[in-house]
Amino acid sequence: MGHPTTVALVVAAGNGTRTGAALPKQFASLGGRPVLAHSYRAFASHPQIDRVLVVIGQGQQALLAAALGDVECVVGGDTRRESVLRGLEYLKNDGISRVLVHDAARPLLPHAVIDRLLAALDEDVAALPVLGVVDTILSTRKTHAGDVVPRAGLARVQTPQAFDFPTLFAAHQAWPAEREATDDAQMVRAAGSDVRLVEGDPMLEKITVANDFATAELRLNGAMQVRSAQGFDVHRFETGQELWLGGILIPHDKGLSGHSDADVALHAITDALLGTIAAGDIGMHFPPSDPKWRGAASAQFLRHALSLLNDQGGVLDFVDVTVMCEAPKIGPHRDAIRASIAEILSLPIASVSVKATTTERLGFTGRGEGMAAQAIATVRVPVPAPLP
Ligand SMILES: Nc1ccn([C@@H]2O[C@H](COP(=O)(O)OP(=O)(O)OP(=O)(O)O)[C@@H](O)[C@H]2O)c(=O)n1
Ligand SMILES: C[C@](O)(CO)[C@H](O)COP(=O)(O)O
Repeated sequence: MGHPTTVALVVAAGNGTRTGAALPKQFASLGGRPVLAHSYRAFASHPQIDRVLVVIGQGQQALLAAALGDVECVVGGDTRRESVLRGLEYLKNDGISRVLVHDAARPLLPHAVIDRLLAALDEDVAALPVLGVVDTILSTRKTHAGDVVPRAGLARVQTPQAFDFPTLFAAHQAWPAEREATDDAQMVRAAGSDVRLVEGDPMLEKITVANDFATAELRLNGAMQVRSAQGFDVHRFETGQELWLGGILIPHDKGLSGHSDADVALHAITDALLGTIAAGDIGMHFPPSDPKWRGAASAQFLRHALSLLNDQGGVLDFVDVTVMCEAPKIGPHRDAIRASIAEILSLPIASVSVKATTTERLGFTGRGEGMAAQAIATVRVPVPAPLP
């Protein structure tokens, strides 16, 4: 028998009314990526999760595509419970053994929580992560305090909640349509099954109101490491060649020669980006010996390096490049080059710096034989633990 098929069901069909923003919170930015991209990636990068299904709201397809590209999705309902049910119905004939239901609005999901839930499913048909209650808990009488509620024996419930698939599906089907349930575990308990508790994580707090974004940013930054890496490149001038620099064509009496379009600035930035994740250099990813890259536009090298960084959960914050040549003058083209690099890297233009210098007629650049560029990229990457 093969291993049990485990699916993550990420519910992202809400409107985020309590944030007060027009854009539903799951598509708003957290640390440079949509909230949903964080939640999705936590599952997609976990070795025991076979499939991730996202439940979105009616008309949210374009927002989903912008956040995650082409991923498996289904349209949800008016309440969280209905959205989960739509997801389960979509999956019901696929032979799924285990399902983890997760709020997209809990973006910072450590793999260790998924590990604990899956281990608990070996013992019980349902498991959920909880945090203890540390504050005094009161009942209230409108404007005044009521009795203190004993907090021993209380817990705060988080997601993901993990279930044997048939057990959860049966519980949803048995639940009266006119009654609401704020989570799935209570439905499974109502249907007669035990739900095992596992330790939750403060990183997993839900984004509910506008202020929660600032707290989540702080948590995320605490789990991210700032790194800088540099890149350097040189190309020879040759008459009859076009001069590509920073992704734009510069009028000049000669251009740079190389296997690709020889864009020395983009090559230096590509190497800087690869350096931030210790992923080798541009020659390793795009060997000059491969005819496929002859005359290639270097923007694709840079985009590839950025996608490798993003695949690791990294975020690019800033790029600084210095071009060295006697001619042409770079100043008149500086803003166009900055705009071009910003567009390739999906950065604001303020996050791209382009500088130029002569080398006082010294060396190969001083003699006009070639051009050099050096770049520094500053990124944030997840600390190896606890976030994936
Ligand atoms: N009809 C709904 C309502 C909620 N959710 C999802 O359930 C999770 C938890 O719900 P909540 O925090 O209440 O999100 P919203 O319903 O979007 O928020 P609000 O109540 O403020 O509108 C979120 O990831 C949300 O997108 C859903 O998939 N379908
Ligand atoms: C599912 C949940 O996140 C567990 O704490 C919570 O019940 C969702 O409640 P909401 O009212 O939909 O935010």
